[in-house]
Amino acid sequence: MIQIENIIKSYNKKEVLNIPSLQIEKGELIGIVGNNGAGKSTLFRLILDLIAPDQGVIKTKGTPVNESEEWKLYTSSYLDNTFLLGYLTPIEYLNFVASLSNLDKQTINERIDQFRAYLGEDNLTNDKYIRNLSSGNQQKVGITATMINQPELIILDEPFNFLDPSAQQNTKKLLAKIHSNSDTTILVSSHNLEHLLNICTRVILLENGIILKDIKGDENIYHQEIMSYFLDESDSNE
Ligand SMILES: Nc1ncnc2c1ncn2[C@@H]1O[C@H](COP(=O)(O)OP(=O)(O)OP(=O)(O)O)[C@@H](O)[C@H]1O
Repeated sequence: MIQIENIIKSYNKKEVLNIPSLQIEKGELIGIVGNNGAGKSTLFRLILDLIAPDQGVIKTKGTPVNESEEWKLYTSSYLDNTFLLGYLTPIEYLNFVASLSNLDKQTINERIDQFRAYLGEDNLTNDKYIRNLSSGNQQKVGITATMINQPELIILDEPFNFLDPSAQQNTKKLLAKIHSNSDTTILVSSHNLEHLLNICTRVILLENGIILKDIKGDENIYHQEIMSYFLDESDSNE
């Protein structure tokens, strides 16, 4: 689904990402972890052609993302609340996003209904604009918007941020459900290791722009390899 070849990205002459090679297969649910400044968001921004690499190429389905608009038809992402339109209500925004896929009105309503419980009825009343919602509720709208068109590729940066504990659990269940019911490829970055290690089929550990670990396995293996890395890191800082 995604091929990354010889990517280097620098800011102010400092290299913040250096990935010689990374292949992401269709249907993988990948957790990207790493300390602050590791390069997680930079990687997502490069995949989404929001920024350009200094060198290298990122392809989705074999086509460089900077040479075609095709990937936009099957990719959805939510990196932060700048992806939202604050002057719309959540319903208006979700209708707008769904309309980009030319879905008919009935299908759009059915799709939105599937997320009613997740969003919470309070967020679906007509008088609430997205700009007036709490950060957590904005986050839920953004996450829902990535799923409403049932894309082939979903990219989420820190989806558990701002969410209360119930919403975090619900988000985790939503991701696991989409993964088990479809071939959707999902990339999720998070500092919440427990949530990620619980649901991912593969975990990539980035540090200082470099992939230190790339593990396919189960929760036990992730716990040994990933948790122990961060525990060792924090010990070395004491
Ligand atoms: N627009 C920019 N200008 C200059 N430096 C940048 C810019 N964007 C990112 N960086 C730098 O690139 C590095 C990687 O940042 P990035 O946001 O990708 O990390 P991250 O892993 O997402 O971090 P966090 O967990 O804190 O969100 C950091 O050193 C950051 O300061």
